[in-house]
Amino acid sequence: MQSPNLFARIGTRGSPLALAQAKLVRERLAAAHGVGEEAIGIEVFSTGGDRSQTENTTLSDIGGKGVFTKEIDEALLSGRIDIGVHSSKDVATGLAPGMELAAFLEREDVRDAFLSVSARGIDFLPEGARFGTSSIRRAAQARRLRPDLRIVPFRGNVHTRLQKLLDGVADATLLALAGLNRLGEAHRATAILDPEDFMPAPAQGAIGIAIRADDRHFAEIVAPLDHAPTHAAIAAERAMLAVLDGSCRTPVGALTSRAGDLLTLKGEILSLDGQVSFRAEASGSDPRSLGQKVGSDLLAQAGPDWLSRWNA
Ligand SMILES: NCc1[nH]cc(CCC(=O)O)c1CC(=O)O
Repeated sequence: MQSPNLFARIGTRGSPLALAQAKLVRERLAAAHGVGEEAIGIEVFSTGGDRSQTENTTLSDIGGKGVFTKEIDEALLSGRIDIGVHSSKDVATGLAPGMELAAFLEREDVRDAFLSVSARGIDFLPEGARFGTSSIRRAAQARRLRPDLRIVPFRGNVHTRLQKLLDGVADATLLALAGLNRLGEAHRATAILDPEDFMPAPAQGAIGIAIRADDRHFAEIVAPLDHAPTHAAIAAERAMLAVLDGSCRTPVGALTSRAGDLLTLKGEILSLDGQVSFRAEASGSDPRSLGQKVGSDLLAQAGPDWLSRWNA
């Protein structure tokens, strides 16, 4: 049992990446408030996403709605923890009522890395090579360039996937460079993909800090950790995703850049086989309306029945 008079109680998943992220938040909180790290508890939760590792389910099959956060959200809302630490890209656009994403650490590298033991890039894979991914976005982006690739399911935490690659379960995979960096495994990347071609998942690379929406005390405690440019970019990308959220069977990519206060958001949706895709781009200073604009533009281009037509 954790002592009730801790400065703060953090909730996290138990994967090495999730723990590294929670420890980073603990370190930043301790430094910002001049308290010892031992005064900040870390409580580990197993989520549906951790338990459902059935190989032939994609993450969209098991339901994107908070599959990596639900148990942590519940602990937060019930007051068992004060702060939830998440990979922002795993947080559903529809937040649990009463929960707020209050702060984001400065974003890591947003790009995806290509990893293979046999090929130095996606173009060098042999005909019909096995491409390991359970992400519909990565599968669609890979098959756009290489329709011959065979997608094989690839679940598990980052180390599991690295080991599967060494074991020959697949010829290549894609992983977020942010996760590899945080785990000290970036040297495993064979190549780093151009984010204009392989647009990252919305909110990739940003650690998000959740609190109870009515908790003014913890809102003040986490405020010094917030990186405003990251916060704005994630708000724009999540607003775009919310517009597109009619289905989690939709591969979606996003890329934000910034010049002063002006954000530029590029967005993309793809058919599951990658053969049809639409892109939109806009600039603005209000992240939410920017995201909504790019999302609506994508929907308008794709047409009302695009989902049933291409992603059935
Ligand atoms: N549940 C998968 C997940 N969620 C966040 C990251 C990467 C880290 C990040 O985006 O901050 C990963 C692993 C991956 O995509 O390679």
